[in-house]
Amino acid sequence: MSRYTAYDRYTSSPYPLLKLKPKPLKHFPNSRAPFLTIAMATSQAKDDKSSGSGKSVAIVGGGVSGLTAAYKLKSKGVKVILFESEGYAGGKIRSNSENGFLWDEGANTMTESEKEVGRLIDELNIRDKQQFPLSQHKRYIVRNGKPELIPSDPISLIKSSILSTQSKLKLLMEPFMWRSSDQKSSAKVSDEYSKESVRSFFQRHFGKEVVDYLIDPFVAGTSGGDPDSLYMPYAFPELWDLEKKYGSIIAGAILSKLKAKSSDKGEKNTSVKKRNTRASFSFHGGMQVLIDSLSKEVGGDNLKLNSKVLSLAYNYEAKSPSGTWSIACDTRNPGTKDITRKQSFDAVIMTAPVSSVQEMKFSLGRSPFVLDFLPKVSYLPFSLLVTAFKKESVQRPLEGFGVLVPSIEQKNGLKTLGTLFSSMMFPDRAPSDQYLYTTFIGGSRNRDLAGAPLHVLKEMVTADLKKLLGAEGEPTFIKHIHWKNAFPLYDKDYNLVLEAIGKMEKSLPGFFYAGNNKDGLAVGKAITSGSKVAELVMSYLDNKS
Ligand SMILES: Cc1cc2nc3c(=O)[nH]c(=O)nc-3n(C[C@H](O)[C@H](O)[C@H](O)COP(=O)(O)OP(=O)(O)OC[C@H]3O[C@@H](n4cnc5c(N)ncnc54)[C@H](O)[C@@H]3O)c2cc1C
Ligand SMILES: C=Cc1c2[nH]c(c1C)Cc1[nH]c(c(CCC(=O)O)c1C)Cc1[nH]c(c(C)c1CCC(=O)O)Cc1[nH]c(c(C)c1C=C)C2
Repeated sequence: MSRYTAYDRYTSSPYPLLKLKPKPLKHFPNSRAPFLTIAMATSQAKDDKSSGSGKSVAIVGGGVSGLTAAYKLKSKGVKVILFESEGYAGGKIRSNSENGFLWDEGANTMTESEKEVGRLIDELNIRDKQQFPLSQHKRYIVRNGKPELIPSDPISLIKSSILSTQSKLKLLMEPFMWRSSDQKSSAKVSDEYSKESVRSFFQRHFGKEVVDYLIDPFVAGTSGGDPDSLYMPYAFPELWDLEKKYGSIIAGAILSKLKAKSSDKGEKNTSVKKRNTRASFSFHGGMQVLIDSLSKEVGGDNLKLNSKVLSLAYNYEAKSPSGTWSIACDTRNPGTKDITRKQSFDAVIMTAPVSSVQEMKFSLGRSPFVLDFLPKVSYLPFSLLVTAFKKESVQRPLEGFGVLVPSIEQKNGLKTLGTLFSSMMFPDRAPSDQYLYTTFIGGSRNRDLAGAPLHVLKEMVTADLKKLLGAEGEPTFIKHIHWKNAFPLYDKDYNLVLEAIGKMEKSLPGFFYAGNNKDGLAVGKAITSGSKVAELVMSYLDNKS
């Protein structure tokens, strides 16, 4: 999760109190102004071959953000070459199948909270492949060792045993305790320029129990982070702003939702059918469908797999106003070594993680461009264990999306962060006599456990699934996926990383950065980032000629 993911977080939140209408971010100190203002390409993008003709752009990183940028630019007639260090495209999106099981090894679902996502799905013609999880709103949080359904409205919150009566009262009273104009109130709105941890902010408004049983599992399940490491202006920018505006975040959320509804009504002539943009979905065939479809559009010849970018040089003549980029990469394809060095590009879009960028060499004219100002980013490691059990071996199966384990429940011996009920969501992803689960281990809570050997992880997962669902015996099927650097942690000083990215973009002509190290973790955010950077590059190319 991040400051950026936050706006789709609220719209897609299973927590009734956190649902907000998306709005543009204002805490973007480094994004170029046009990033927020440039009009998006419409669905005619595919046919518009006019403006980019004759120009070429290199894209580094073949995750969903890089693929989206490549697809958008190609649609505009720009020549694109995408360099991907691995032997496959997709980055953190990858599906796999075996023995009648189909599972995702990275992102399992996505939402359509950003309009660019819906547009892309339509442009790629994969709307009919969307697969919505069954009972997706049934999500569970562990309390006293047992999964409890997360309440989805205020009435079920009152009835639920997820919180004590005192915490429920605190939630209900929050709008009255936190009036911004109420000078006498003991509640203090945070200082606009300070940073506050997620724990401290929610604890001020709702108390410790809400943080322990709602906020902590929520941030773990959407970012792998924890309420002490994440900071409000980045993790929940809308709530951070709401507090300034309204005092109460509950009242603020309700009021801004009402405002958004009335402005939606005012929007006439919307040809796009209203969709539930909060609903999570995948595709028949897994998230890979999105990647395969993008890759096909970008074209095999333009996609350079096994091509790790090592250095980038911006070359220019003193007399000429516009220079070009050349890129050197380590290609593992015999016979094609350094082929790309000879090729020059008008612009570069970087979507590789900051940690990879720090390994690359940059030069500007004849001088090296040293990246010593780029801070080290902290990445969260994860292991995912995909397991299956015979249905008769699972004593208390639960329908729905999955279960999250709050940190505080570790005292009850639970070691995993959460489990997705993969075949409950998508029954066609497992043989009909088995349940398929995807369990997450590691994150900021248990960095060391993420790297544990398979036999240790298997023991942990089977023990937790036994406690939570009554899954008995050995799994019939098991797959282990280890992500050493699954997510960047948007921690207290992440603004320094963003500022440094901004500095690179400002100092290096035609250099643009996009992807989840800048614009948020959710797949929809990465798509939006790729799509918007393509628009920025288009206007750069138009001005360059
Ligand atoms: C386990 C897991 C579960 C997730 N679950 C969800 C979910 O359910 N819903 C959701 O919305 N999001 C989820 N996410 C997040 C989401 O998948 C990612 O944030 C998003 O896919 C990132 O896309 P990206 O293009 O920005 O980056 P990446 O996918 O990381 O792509 C960057 C690419 O750059 C390449 N690269 C690196 N160095 C170089 C180099 N030197 N030269 C060339 N290429 C290079 C990498 O190989 C990689 O392919 C999950 C992520 C993980 C890891
Ligand atoms: C337990 C760990 C994790 C689980 N999924 C992820 C982790 C780290 C990764 C992840 N899942 C989502 C996102 C996108 C976040 C966003 O900003 O939209 C990421 C990076 C999707 C997601 N997962 C959960 C929620 C509430 C969301 C937001 C979208 C939606 O509402 O569908 C909750 C959740 N995550 C996991 C489980 C088991 C779980 C709930 C029961 C696993």
